[in-house]
Amino acid sequence: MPAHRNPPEVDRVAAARAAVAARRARAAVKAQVASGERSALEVARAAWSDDDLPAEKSLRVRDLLTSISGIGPARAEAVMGELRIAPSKRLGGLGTRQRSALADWLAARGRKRGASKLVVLAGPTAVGKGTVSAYIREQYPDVNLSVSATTRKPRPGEVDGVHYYFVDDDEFDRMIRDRELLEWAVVHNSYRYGTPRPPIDRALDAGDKVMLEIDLQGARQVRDAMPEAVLVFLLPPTWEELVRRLIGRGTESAEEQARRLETAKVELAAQDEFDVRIVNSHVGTAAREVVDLFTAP
Ligand SMILES: Nc1ncnc2c1ncn2[C@@H]1O[C@H](COP(=O)(O)OP(=O)(O)OP(=O)(O)O)[C@@H](O)[C@H]1O
Ligand SMILES: Nc1nc2c(ncn2[C@@H]2O[C@H](COP(=O)(O)O)[C@@H](O)[C@H]2O)c(=O)[nH]1
Repeated sequence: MPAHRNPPEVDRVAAARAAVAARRARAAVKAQVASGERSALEVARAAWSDDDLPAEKSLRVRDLLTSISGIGPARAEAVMGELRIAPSKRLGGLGTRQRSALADWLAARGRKRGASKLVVLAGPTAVGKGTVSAYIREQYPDVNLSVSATTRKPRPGEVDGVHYYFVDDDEFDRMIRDRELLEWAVVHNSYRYGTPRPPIDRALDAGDKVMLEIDLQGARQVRDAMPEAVLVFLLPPTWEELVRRLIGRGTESAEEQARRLETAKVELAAQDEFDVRIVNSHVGTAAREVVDLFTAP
């Protein structure tokens, strides 16, 4: 008997141990998806990143799909056929087209089910977006509200870095040039507003919930840039109530109110572009309905 194992046997044992460890790591990733701790899209994106994530990269697409609640082996097979992905493929082995087809499919499924870590709240002027957002800021501190940059001046009581980052035109130009904004738009034909991207990426990477309260033009840009976002359109109970809220707020001149109401008609006509519609009859109820989207099944 040799005093030590011969090298091939040592290799075999080490390889077997490594294979068991890898299987366990993949099972842990599948369990995270099954429990909703991570979305399948997050796992796929991680697998396609440059990071050293062997479990995600070696996870079979079929196993990722069947970890999603409601998808069994037959459905997974059908989806892979639809996306032209071979049954044995692992996430890390997908080509560019297959990656984008799978990402689009996962994002569309998440949107349809109204579940995402990124929720965009939009709607016509004076419907109550700011009021509902403020309520969420107070009552649901685990939701990260994005702080936009704007070229408009602060109103009384507004705090720089809390309500907005109040910047001048040169700084806004720089942010656009340096690609720091996820989206931006000129709102109500007056000032520019934009969503700084780095804090959103950081929060989403940490698995946190993020909400943007932005106008319709911005919501469309976010949908294109981040298809996993759930887009919510906040509606007034009636047109008359919207007018009442705008006039009652008393922050715009009669001329500005008329201009905003014209824009509101166009915006209301676009509500079908959104994933979810919520009527803001009662602030607390509307806020709850928005926050529930982060945990929708
Ligand atoms: N559910 C509600 N019931 C009654 N009044 C409401 C409700 N929600 C908001 N309001 C009131 O409607 C007015 C407009 O609300 P808010 O300023 O939040 O609208 P907004 O959508 O953010 O407007 P804008 O896009 O013009 O900034 C405010 O006076 C607010 O107090
Ligand atoms: N496209 C974006 N729109 C934004 C952003 N932040 C706010 N807004 C929208 O602007 C109007 C006016 O806001 P106000 O505070 O001046 O009354 C409102 O409809 C917001 O939804 C943004 O980053 N991008």
